[in-house]
Amino acid sequence: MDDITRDGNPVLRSRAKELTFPLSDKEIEMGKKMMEYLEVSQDEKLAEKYHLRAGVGLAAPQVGSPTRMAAVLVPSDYEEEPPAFKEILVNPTILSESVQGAALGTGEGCLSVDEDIPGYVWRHDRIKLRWYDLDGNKHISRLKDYPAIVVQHEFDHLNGVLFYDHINKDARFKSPDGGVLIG
Ligand SMILES: O=CN(O)CCNC(=O)c1cccc(Cl)c1Cl
Ligand code: NI
Repeated sequence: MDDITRDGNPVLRSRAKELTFPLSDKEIEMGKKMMEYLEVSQDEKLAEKYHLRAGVGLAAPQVGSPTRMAAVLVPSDYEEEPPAFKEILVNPTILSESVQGAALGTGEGCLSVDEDIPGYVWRHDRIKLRWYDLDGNKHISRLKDYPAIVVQHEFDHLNGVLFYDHINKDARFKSPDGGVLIG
């Protein structure tokens, strides 16, 4: 992942295009490379060695491809446990979402946004997601809390939305009634 597209590049503000199956070798390679980036970025030694910012998700527009694909690698609370959610999502669709809101207590960051932007990014605490894997198999995933937040962050990238679009500039750390803070 030599270069990540930065805020200001129109590809980050446009609607990414659906992929058609079978995926090309290039598209499959891109998906695997995006997941590989996340794995390396979460390995302290390797991230240090390659000067990578850690990421728990990465969307194709961030690597310059305006297509509806994203890699998600959400670690569990304990590193010896398997990841909470690890998938390469193709043509994801949010089928339903909870009224209840959730936000990460630490706020959010984005590889495409260089500056830190403080504030809670209120999202849905639970989502039901339909997505396809690289082979074209259909999946339905019910996600909650951290994994749900990360998937919504990536889903936003496919629709030209960046995390700070959701921040209430007049009340950055206000909680809506019933919203839960994660982490
Ligand atoms: O779109 C993906 N990125 O920009 C990679 C860098 N950001 C993160 O890993 C990240 C950090 C905090 C909260 C969320 Cl939800 C995410 Cl996703
Ligand atoms: Ni991002």
